[in-house]
Amino acid sequence: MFTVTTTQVTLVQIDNYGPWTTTPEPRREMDLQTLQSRLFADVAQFLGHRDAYVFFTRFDNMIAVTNGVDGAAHATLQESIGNRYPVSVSLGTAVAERPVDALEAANRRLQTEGSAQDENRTEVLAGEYLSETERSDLQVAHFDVVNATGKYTDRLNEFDTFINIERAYGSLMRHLREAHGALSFFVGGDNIIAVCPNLPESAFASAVAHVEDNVDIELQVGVGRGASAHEAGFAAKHALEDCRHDGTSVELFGAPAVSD
Ligand SMILES: Nc1nc2c(ncn2[C@@H]2O[C@H](COP(=O)(O)OP(=O)(O)OP(=O)(O)O)[C@@H](O)[C@H]2O)c(=O)[nH]1
Repeated sequence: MFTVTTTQVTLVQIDNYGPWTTTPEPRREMDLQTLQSRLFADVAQFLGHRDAYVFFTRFDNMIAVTNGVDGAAHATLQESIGNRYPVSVSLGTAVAERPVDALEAANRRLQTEGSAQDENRTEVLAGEYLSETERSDLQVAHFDVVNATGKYTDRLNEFDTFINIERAYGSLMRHLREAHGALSFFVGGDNIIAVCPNLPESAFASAVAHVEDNVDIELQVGVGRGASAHEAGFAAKHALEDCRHDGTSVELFGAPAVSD
């Protein structure tokens, strides 16, 4: 049983995208949205087939959790995007116990090569990748709002529902980032996926209590462990089903988290 979690994070950054969006004149917004969402879908499909996760974040920058995906696969992804899109991407990868530390190091690999808006800094492929022997588990938490349909979707207009969900997300993402170096991502509906270091059950109970105190929105969370984002995330989804079934706010599934 692994007690230390290790997260391999890849930053996907569109090269020199800002200037491209306005050259030779501003491009139609829905064309940019189409490009961004298709690029996200392609990256998600490529990495998803390799049991990794990617989150769209700001679309021009996406954050991926790539435990088990090696340098050759990253090179293939980069080449394939460059062949098929009017833009290219740079990929920075790093490994750390806390996801935010892995992201910092991954980000730095691109930042030291030049600006995101430097036309000469394109297709950087820089990284360290976990080898087979170095691999350990990672921890993923899948949060959702308790009865979002009854409290919000079926009662409020969609925009006011969205405000409530975003308030919960904002409160949770900041708390987990500051308290634990975890990275949380809104993934649609009322769902938030957090990539975490090795945290005990009490940390998740505190996070749920923090959001309730802070913005008066009730969350439940399933936590999973696994060798890949998919494995950990899938265990988390099963644990979340246990919350729904048992009416609990935190459930751990698979490998136990560290004791309190
Ligand atoms: N990304 C993602 N979205 C989901 C998932 N499950 C549900 N959703 C989204 O969340 C919305 C609300 O679904 P639920 O969370 O099941 O509904 P709820 O009313 O909050 O019910 P409980 O979660 O049982 O309290 C759905 O419309 C989907 O958009 C999931 O596993 N992943």
